[in-house]
Amino acid sequence: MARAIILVLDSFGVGGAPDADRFGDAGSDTLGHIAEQCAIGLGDRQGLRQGPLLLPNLTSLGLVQAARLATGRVPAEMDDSVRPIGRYACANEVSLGKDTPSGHWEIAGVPVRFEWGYFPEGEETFPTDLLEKIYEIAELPGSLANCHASGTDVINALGEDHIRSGKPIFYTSADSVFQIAAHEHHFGLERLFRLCEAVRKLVDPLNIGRVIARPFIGESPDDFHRTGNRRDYSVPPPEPTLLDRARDAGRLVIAVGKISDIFAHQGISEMRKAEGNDALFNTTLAAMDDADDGDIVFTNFVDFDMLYGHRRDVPGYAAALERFDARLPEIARKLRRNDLVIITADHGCDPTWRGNDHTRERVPILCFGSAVTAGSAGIRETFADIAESVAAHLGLAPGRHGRSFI
Ligand SMILES: O=P(O)(O)O[C@H]1O[C@H](CO)[C@@H](O)[C@H]1O
Ligand SMILES: [Mn+2]
Ligand SMILES: [Mn+2]
Repeated sequence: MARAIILVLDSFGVGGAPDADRFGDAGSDTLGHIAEQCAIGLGDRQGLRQGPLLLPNLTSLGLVQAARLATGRVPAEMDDSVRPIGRYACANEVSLGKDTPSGHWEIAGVPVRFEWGYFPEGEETFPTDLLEKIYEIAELPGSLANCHASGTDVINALGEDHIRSGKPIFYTSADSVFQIAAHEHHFGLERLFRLCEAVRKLVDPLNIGRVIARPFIGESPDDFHRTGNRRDYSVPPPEPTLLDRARDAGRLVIAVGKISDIFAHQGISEMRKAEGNDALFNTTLAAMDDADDGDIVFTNFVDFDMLYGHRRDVPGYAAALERFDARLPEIARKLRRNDLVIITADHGCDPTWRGNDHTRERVPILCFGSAVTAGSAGIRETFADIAESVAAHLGLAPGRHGRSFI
């Protein structure tokens, strides 16, 4: 039994999704393309990192073999001669979308079989009647953007206009999201949260997955900066997840980072937020001290996706992976007998791909801990196998959608 620690490297795909062409993503490969770029010197950045991608700890857990399962190839300059000490696999996503809630809910045993609502690309993405209702309820003079955009670009372009006019910045992406950027001081953080709550209710009938508050600070494009006060207003998962099952069995579920938001706080005993991968890592270590036999620690490392994948920043992504890899022994040192650690991802976000959206990919599954038998668990048909493996490990009743691989 002991504990289960689930670490989601947000967007760390390993390529090879059989249905990638349905998304225009055939050939995308987050790990493979980062390794390829690093191998030819395009992952170098002065003062940050240089040379081939070096992930010795993830490699010892089976990352290279998991990537080979996914694509048939070894990522450039990575070492495939190491015999993994962990149990490794890659997994297909059966959820229809390649978004964060779909990926996390499927990891927690509940694939998303329905289509989300999306806002279309084009001149004006949000319907006029929806905008008018929002202006009326929230007493707003109007809004800015009203389009598909990259969050950092749209703040740079419209942030000053927002400060002057008091109109919040409304934008979306290929995900099922209504995002609202507003200045923490000029507009007000609490006011932004209240606005998002109101919009959440209004977009429920449109089946929109998340309304996201994107607070920022600064006075000009030179110093605009999004803060860690981002808040995601998700709809709840359509069925009880592994987290609900654990909670119902009296277990503690500690959600680190944006996990609690992603699950609309369902099945979570404790929410612990932190800003940035290093702080998330520290918070995870502290949560491991507090978790007892049978409990779950579940962390999302958002920087991979938010700071590097969407921003199409190969050196940044590579450096963040190397940093995570270097800190993995700190997790290993915290392990108690029979603990299970699972490292995985929720979708891809290939930093070499066109545009700035997620990419449909297989994800790696790397398991370690004294209860784990080393070797391949093959290509899994669904991320839900992760939930069922955790359930089996923690002595919880099996769920409806996946199969344990341990
Ligand atoms: O460009 P930013 O604001 O980071 O937005 C990204 O973050 C959203 C939610 O994770 C995604 O839908 C993606 O568009
Ligand atoms: Mn994600
Ligand atoms: Mn994302």
